[in-house]
Amino acid sequence: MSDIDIIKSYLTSHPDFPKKAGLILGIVFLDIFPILRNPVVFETLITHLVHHITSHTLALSPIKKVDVIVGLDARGFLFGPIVALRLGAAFVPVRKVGKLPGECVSATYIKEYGTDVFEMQAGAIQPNQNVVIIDDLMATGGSAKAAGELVAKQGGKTLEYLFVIELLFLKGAEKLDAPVYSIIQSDD
Ligand SMILES: O=P(O)(O)OC[C@H]1O[C@H](OP(=O)(O)OP(=O)(O)O)[C@H](O)[C@@H]1O
Ligand SMILES: Nc1ncnc2[nH]cnc12
Repeated sequence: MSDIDIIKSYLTSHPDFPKKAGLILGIVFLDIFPILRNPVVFETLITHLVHHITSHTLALSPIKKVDVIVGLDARGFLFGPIVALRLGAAFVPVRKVGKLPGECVSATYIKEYGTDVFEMQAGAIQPNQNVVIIDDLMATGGSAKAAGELVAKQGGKTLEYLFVIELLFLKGAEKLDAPVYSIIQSDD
């Protein structure tokens, strides 16, 4: 079994969570937490993400180092800080509004099941720093797009968006201003 097949086999799928089917289709929720319950599989996932950045993201560009990993509230916090530590990069959180102290920059976004506001602490990213944005899943791409806007507002350069899962049918990647890499793609 490949690393990707192992990671995929630990995902679980939950129809009608957090919304039941109504006039519009219910959400099929893909749960990444079973991956974290198995340390070998969790390690496989982290190693895969780090290897992708060092062997693809950086290898294909003149840029030699990622300065900042940005992780999205809340499930991006499960992977982002570990990847940042392994790369010797900073970790910067994007949080839902009202959770971060001090001056913040903000961006409003629409996601698969509602709207929200994201914030990042002002000065957390320095102009021209190279950034990789990480989250567990991309659905509509609204959250990732807002995170990219916050990086851009601070003068950072987003090299790539990384996800464990991408819901391809929602075409989120089309909203984003940098390449997307996802370990697992779902078509339904
Ligand atoms: O591509 P989008 O349509 O924007 O949706 C993807 C986002 O939705 C989920 O987070 P959610 O907002 O449910 O928050 P949580 O991580 O706190 O559960 C997921 O973890 C992504 O961050
Ligand atoms: N279908 C889905 N499964 C898990 N997390 C999500 N976030 C947005 N859509 C999701």
